[in-house]
Amino acid sequence: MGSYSTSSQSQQKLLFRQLLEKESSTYTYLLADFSHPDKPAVLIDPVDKTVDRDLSLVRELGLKLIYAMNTHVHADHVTGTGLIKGKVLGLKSVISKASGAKADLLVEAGDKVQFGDLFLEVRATPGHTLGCVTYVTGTEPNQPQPRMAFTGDALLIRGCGRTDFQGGSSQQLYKSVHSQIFTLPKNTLIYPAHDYRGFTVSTVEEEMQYNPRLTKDEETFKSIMENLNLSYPKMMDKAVPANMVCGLQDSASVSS
Ligand SMILES: N[C@@H](CCC(=O)N[C@@H](CSS)C(=O)NCC(=O)O)C(=O)O
Ligand SMILES: [Fe+2]
Repeated sequence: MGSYSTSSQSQQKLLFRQLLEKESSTYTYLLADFSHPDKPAVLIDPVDKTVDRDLSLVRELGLKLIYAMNTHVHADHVTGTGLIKGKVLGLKSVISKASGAKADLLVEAGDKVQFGDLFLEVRATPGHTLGCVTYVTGTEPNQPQPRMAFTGDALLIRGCGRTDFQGGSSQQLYKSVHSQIFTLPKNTLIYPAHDYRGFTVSTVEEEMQYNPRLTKDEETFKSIMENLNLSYPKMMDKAVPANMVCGLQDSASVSS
């Protein structure tokens, strides 16, 4: 799994781990400000099945988990956000306002989710779903390390999210990726919510050059998306309603 730390001054601050949930090929990301006395941390796209693994890593590393965030209302797995809320006192769930889902913090384009001295900037990237957002690490003056974009299912490595349900639109997705992701610095690292072939990370430059869907003109892109012929995710009927309430549809105790 991808993780890094380098010796450069600002890089030392960010602790980063990429975690895999094998059944749904979902990536969960852990980020923390390791230089801050509290070591505040966030989890992006946690899965219910791997909550215990993720929280034991958080404990081992001495982090204070403050946010559990989703890039969108997932259709293929149940989010771990609600379970984590029940286990970590004071933690807040985060999702976009446009998703229509419940959470403690409903974010919009331009918002910043702060953890210690670091933050994630929210970019609206609808098209796979209406409420998809991409979270991008903030910049520091003269920072040597690349930015990181957590693209959810908007942009996958050499692919992109399907657009045939949950308010999906290939026209909107094409615009989102070109205006909100491909305009980031070329060395920005792309970390998607899924990979089905074992890839872990890409860059804006690589995807602008080699993405077999998004390098095409808009009409060709639309036609590719109309002809994917993918079957519906196996867990869709359970996952979508549950994820509208932080994965806790069947629980009476917690509502967001
Ligand atoms: N077979 C899997 C679902 C696979 C799938 O549909 N993946 C989604 C992302 S999860 S909403 C997707 O957008 N895929 C795009 C692609 O090109 O593969 C299952 O049954 O769960
Ligand atoms: Fe999705």
